[in-house]
Amino acid sequence: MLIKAEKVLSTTQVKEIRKILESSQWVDGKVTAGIQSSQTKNNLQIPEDSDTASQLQQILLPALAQHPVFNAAALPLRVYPPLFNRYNEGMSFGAHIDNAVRFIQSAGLRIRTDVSSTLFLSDPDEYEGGELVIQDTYGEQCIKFEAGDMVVYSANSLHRVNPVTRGTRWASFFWSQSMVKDDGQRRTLFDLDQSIMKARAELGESHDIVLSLTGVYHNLLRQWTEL
Ligand SMILES: O=C(O)CCC(=O)C(=O)O
Ligand SMILES: [Fe+2]
Repeated sequence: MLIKAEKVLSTTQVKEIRKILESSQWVDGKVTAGIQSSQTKNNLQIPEDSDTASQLQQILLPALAQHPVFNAAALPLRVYPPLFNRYNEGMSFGAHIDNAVRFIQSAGLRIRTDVSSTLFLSDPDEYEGGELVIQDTYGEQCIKFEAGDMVVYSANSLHRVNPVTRGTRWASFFWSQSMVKDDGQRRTLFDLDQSIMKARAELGESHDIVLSLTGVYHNLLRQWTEL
């Protein structure tokens, strides 16, 4: 599963976040990496428990909560407070799979990482290299979106960030525990959701087909949800 969630943040919000990021303290990204991934991780991050991180999370979390594609794709039960990273020229993150379970310190809760997301905070022309390369069922996908757009993908995928060869790549990344653990079931629900959206637009809200497909969606969700 690999889905593009467009315009999670407006241009104004991206500018606001970038301004804060550009005057922040940064630490070695290895602080949140597992043993294996720390060996190939070469980037910088905002400390998780800093005031800056919580200030930025307060901008981002409401934007995520209201984004239709993110919600349809991830079906989030719990969202890890978004982290912020930066790759200067020469920095990269080698192939790895994210840890399956993470602890949300502020909430005292464990989260199973079903879905990973990277929200781009720089435009593609600001840097060279720095693609997020995700091993998907259809092969390797090279992702580099406009600032404000986000990729949502299964956390069980091998992925890496290519070396940045010019400029700086800024991003936010986080995990979600999904109400639907199984990747294939989540994908089926997403496809059905998108088809219902099209049917609603073309046939109207109260068309028989729309009503019955919406019923099927909810009955599948009821069968597959774990809360
Ligand atoms: O920078 C990114 O797009 C991904 C970062 C990542 O894979 C990680 O921190 O686990
Ligand atoms: Fe990762």
